[in-house]
Amino acid sequence: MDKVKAKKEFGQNFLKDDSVLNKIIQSMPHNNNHIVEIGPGLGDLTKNLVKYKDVTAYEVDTDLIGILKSKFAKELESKKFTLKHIDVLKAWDELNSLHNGKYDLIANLPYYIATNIILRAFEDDLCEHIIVMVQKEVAEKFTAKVNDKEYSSLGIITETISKDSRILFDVPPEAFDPMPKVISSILYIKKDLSKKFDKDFNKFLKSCFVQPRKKLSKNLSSIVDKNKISTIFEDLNLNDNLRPHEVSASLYSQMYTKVKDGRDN
Ligand SMILES: C[S@@+](CC[C@H](N)C(=O)[O-])C[C@H]1O[C@@H](n2cnc3c(N)ncnc32)[C@H](O)[C@@H]1O
Repeated sequence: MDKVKAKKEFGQNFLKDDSVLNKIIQSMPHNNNHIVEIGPGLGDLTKNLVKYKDVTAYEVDTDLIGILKSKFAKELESKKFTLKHIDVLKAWDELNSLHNGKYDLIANLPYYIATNIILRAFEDDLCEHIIVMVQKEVAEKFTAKVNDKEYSSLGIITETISKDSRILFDVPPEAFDPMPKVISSILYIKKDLSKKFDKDFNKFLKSCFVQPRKKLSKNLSSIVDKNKISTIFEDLNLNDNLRPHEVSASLYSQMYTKVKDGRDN
């Protein structure tokens, strides 16, 4: 085994359980998309991915780059594997997309930036599927539906821009070395590429949930005029006592359109 000390600051928990690795591979979509992996680490998932498809991986840790280069010398030479030594969030700032054609993101994500990475993947028009290992609570937020305890802006954004979103299965801490303190889940999202991620809609939703237990109309009053809120609630037949988690994703979209219309006029 490689003598590498896992670095906490890079969220390094290496996946060592072959049955989990196999289940991730089995969940790969059957299409011709390229694969992008974020954080190949010691290459255990990468090794399985390159058997099936061409892979581009983004790794920030300099110490791992040498190991990956020697492990995948043949695949790098044949261009089945491309390795980018960069912080993936910087790569996204510089390039807008992590690949120059349609791709699926498959990764065991560094948990400290997992939510941010998934939102960036939503913005990336060339990313079609997202199959990622994240903390269970994070996966629950992205897949939560109206009235669920975990329902928030993340679940609404996901529902708005995807055709399908599910937790595929949970993964216990023992599957990793070192073991994380939390249970993990594999999150599956199939984006609807005809829909665009709207950053302003995301900001609007965050304001709606700023105090999750308060009335939605109260939360909205920090960004929308009170009379306007009353008109919107009347138009959409909404009760003034509604709490943020009681409103469906499609109603939030309609509400946002009405708020925007008011501003454009
Ligand atoms: C949870 S580990 C997964 C490692 C490996 N894929 C596995 O399954 O065993 C997260 C990986 O992401 C890398 N990483 C952390 N922050 C990153 C960033 N900002 N950009 C790219 N890679 C990052 C870490 O160095 C580490 O290799």
